[in-house]
Amino acid sequence: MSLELVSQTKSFGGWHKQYNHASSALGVSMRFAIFLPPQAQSGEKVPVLYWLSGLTCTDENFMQKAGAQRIAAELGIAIVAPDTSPRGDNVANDEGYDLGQGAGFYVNATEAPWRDHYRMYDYVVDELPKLIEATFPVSQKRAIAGHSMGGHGALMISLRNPDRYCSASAFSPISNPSDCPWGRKAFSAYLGGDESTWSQYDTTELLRNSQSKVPLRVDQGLADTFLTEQLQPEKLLGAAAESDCSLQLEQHEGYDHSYFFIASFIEDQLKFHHQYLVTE
Ligand SMILES: N[C@@H](CCC(=O)N[C@@H](CSC=O)C(=O)NCC(=O)O)C(=O)O
Repeated sequence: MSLELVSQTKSFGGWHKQYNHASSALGVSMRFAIFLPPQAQSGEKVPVLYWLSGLTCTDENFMQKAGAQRIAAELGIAIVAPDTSPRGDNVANDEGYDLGQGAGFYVNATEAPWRDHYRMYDYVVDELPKLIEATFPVSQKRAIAGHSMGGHGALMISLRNPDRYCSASAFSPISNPSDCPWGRKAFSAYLGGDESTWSQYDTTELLRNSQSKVPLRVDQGLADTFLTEQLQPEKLLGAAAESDCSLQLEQHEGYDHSYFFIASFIEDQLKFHHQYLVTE
């Protein structure tokens, strides 16, 4: 597995780096970013948080706007941010910002033309961690977090893989993609018209029937213009009440859907993950 270094920038005593690599899951070249805290330079294996971004994002939005590096450096946590879909001239796309390139929804597509490359679930769950753990001084203590489409992806992936993650969190997740416009558009295209196949990728559906012990935290701004139509965090609370899962929902008056909101509470989310990442 060969990696091409694209950039490296010192930050808070650690390093922000971007790499390209050939992805076998996706069949294209993918770029990801990693922040390695100062503790990683002494050979110590540090725990790692995977960050899944939202619609229209690349590996750069979170790394440039969330301001996570200072606290990640202090806590000794590496952060890995993949792109949000396969990309390229030979990769299927759509005119809308909410489907195709930049909008992979972290599922394995079964429908043409998407199924040729859109296998973001396999990429995030299997291929990327394998690559990261074989290349960088990181331990197998993993957490997963994300925003909006990526917040949904993080919760969904943790519920499907409770043995792989110590904790999971989301900012403003699309809680029930089978029942909102963004999710229905994407799932119809990627997974087809048989809605019974959607529940395997729908956090609310998974949560309702889950016995996962992975602690979950959600931060939601109450001035988010997508709150009622697309996000619907009350669905998560309802589903968690029917299950054995621990879900902490933090609601924040006046905050919107943007990275200004994420930057305001990323410290709280990283400290939430840290308590589980450092437990034996
Ligand atoms: N019209 C907007 C819609 C896209 C948007 O709001 N994207 C969010 C994620 S939304 C859910 O997944 C985002 O993170 N944008 C990038 C950013 O840096 O803020 C648009 O076209 O941007």
